[in-house]
Amino acid sequence: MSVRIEPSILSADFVNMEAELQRIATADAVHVDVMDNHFVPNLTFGPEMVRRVQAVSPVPLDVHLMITDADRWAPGYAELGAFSVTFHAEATDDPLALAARLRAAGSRAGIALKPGTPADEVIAHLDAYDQVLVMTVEPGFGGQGFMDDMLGKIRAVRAAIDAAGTGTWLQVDGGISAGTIARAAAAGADTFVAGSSVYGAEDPAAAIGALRAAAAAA
Ligand SMILES: O=C(CO)[C@@H](O)[C@H](O)COP(=O)(O)O
Ligand SMILES: [Fe+2]
Repeated sequence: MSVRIEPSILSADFVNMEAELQRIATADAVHVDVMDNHFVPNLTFGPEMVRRVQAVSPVPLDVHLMITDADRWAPGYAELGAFSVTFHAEATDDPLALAARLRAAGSRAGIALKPGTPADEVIAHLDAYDQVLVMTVEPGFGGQGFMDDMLGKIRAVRAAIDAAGTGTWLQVDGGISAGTIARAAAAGADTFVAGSSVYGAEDPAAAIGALRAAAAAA
């Protein structure tokens, strides 16, 4: 199974973003956390910042929208050139229609599940999604501990993807480090977001390499 490592710029220095992006040039994508202070109790940035990140990033953009009004805003991130746009299942009444709009706008379509949200609805419609994001922390902040009780959900989504044969990527986000990534990989995740463990390292490229090796060995 191929492994993708996607550092989160939530843990980067926001006023030196262009240089911070260069530090993770060996990653598969950069994970861009958009927070609106409504869906989560934290605030980051919106489309204009993401447009600038898109313009200077050496790697593709994986946008994670933690916003209430996903139907209104998500397609705009696809239109500005993001490789992948993930909205939360809890933030739209019509996830299938929104995923279709993202694909039509040229990006991969992702759906995210908060820890308390079951995977059943997503599992029933896997062909609609290019990526399923199983949150392994409560969304809102970097630097939290990995929730081992999400491993069962990861396993269930992995089994469903394999059974459906859709090739949907299974992403995990929250608390991913050299100490936890093997457990997530063994449960079936193939796409790993890591914020504090990459940007908190002295050498982010080495941290990316260590994460990649640990996931591949799991
Ligand atoms: O979406 C989120 C938090 O809500 C993440 O993408 C965090 O940025 C992950 O940070 P670490 O847990 O890896 O420090
Ligand atoms: Fe995220």
